[in-house]
Amino acid sequence: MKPIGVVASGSSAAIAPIQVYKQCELDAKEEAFVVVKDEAKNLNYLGVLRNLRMQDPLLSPNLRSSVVDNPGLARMGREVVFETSAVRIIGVLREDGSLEPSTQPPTPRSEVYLVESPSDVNLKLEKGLVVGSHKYSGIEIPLSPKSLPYHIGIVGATGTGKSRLAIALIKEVLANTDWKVLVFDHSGLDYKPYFPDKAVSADEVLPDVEDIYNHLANIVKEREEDAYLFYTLIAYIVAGGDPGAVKSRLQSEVRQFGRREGGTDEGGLEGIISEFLSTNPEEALKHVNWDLAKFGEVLSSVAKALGAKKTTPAKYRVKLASKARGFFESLKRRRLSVGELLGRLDKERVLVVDLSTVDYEERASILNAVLGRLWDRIDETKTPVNTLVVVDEAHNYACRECGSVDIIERTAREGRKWGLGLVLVSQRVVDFSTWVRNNINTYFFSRLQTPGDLQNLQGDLDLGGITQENIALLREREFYFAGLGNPLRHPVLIKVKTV
Ligand SMILES: Nc1ncnc2c1ncn2[C@@H]1O[C@H](COP(=O)(O)OP(=O)(O)OP(=O)(O)O)[C@@H](O)[C@H]1O
Repeated sequence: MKPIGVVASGSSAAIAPIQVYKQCELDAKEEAFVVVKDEAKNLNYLGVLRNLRMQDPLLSPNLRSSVVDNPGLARMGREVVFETSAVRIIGVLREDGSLEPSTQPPTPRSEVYLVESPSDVNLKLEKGLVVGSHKYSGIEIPLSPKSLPYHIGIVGATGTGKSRLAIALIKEVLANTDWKVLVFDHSGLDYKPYFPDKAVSADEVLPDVEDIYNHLANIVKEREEDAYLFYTLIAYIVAGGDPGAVKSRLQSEVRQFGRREGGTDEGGLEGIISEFLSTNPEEALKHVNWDLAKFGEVLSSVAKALGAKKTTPAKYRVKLASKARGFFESLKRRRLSVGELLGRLDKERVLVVDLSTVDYEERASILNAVLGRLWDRIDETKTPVNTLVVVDEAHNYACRECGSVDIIERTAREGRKWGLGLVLVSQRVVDFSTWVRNNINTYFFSRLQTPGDLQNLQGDLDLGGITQENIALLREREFYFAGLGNPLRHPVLIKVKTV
């Protein structure tokens, strides 16, 4: 290892100020690993260089000096210029290559050596998932698989290499753990091409009844809890999309039980609901003939049965005809139930849901339905599912106002108990709900879209002196790796492996 400087006065167990040797100024780089050899204490400290500064004792930025007015003098006295830095101490290197926490300050005048290759320190880190290596030394920094259920954030401006990092992680998880990986690919461009035979298109996925209802209620926008629409949907599903069947059923039940108070046929509807509850909704949905005109007919029968004003079904039908046509057309094509989708995940271990084939609102409901079903499994079986859920462009799904935020928050809060981990990939962590952010324990972050994002990360993580300046210098594929999953327990700069 090459000596590059000495520890200066004022070191602590966490930070050692150093002065860099004159001839080594080109070798000392922000984020380089160094070893401080403290012969007085017989300890070797592993650390990282931060806060490199060039100093000139004769040229204070705040005092006028003769050097400024005399360029000849400035040229002559260059040897007084010197470089300083702060070594952020990661730990004390043991003989066997393991690290122990640093509890004593390195002795001033100890020499500092640059780590230029993995063999320089022979660091022994716990085995894990390798997505990249430390930028300058090439030392692999594996992510601990135990941190998967404690959730991971991958954050950076566009083009920094977030999705490639996520792909590197997915491949490592598949190769080195028994976990499954479910990916929600927002654009259909970032993940699907890497797993072409493990992809399903969101427009093949049959939403569940609640999602279909929510979507239609959103279109009609009458009232939040819209009884007409709700009963219509249930009746339509039970009758497989046959308006005649609904009508005769309502009438026959009226004949059987007599008209109820207020002259309605609600008794018939209750029978329909009971039948719905005794069927498997997922199976029933697969056999429905989705037709907007027929749905409108059922709506009229149901509204009449519920004693609605005559104008009500007409109003609904017009709204549905103008805005729900595309949705009904898409329902016709959808034959893959959420249960079958998860069955495929069980078999293949990795599944990419291409969300780009449906509109924005529906993307969140699909995520909701799939993740919700995983939670149903957990609630029923009370056993871990060991599944990593990767959400690309996650600010669209984990923001306070997002339709899927509740299920993501539940996963963020409770997933650790059941082996359900999130990887949220995003340009804007600032948009995540506070619950989500507070529960992400490992971060990879690169150049950020907004300065506010670094402040947010600072609130959740020990950034070890990393500043906006450091981040602004990062290039494509360069990420700081910080938090629980980092075996060094100190944020370090990695270069993501080629994907
Ligand atoms: N690990 C990598 N291996 C190879 N190329 C990479 C890697 N990371 C980034 N790149 C290059 O950088 C480009 C951008 O990477 P990527 O799509 O992962 O960025 P991103 O941060 O996800 O961008 P966006 O937010 O726009 O989706 C890639 O097309 C590729 O050329």
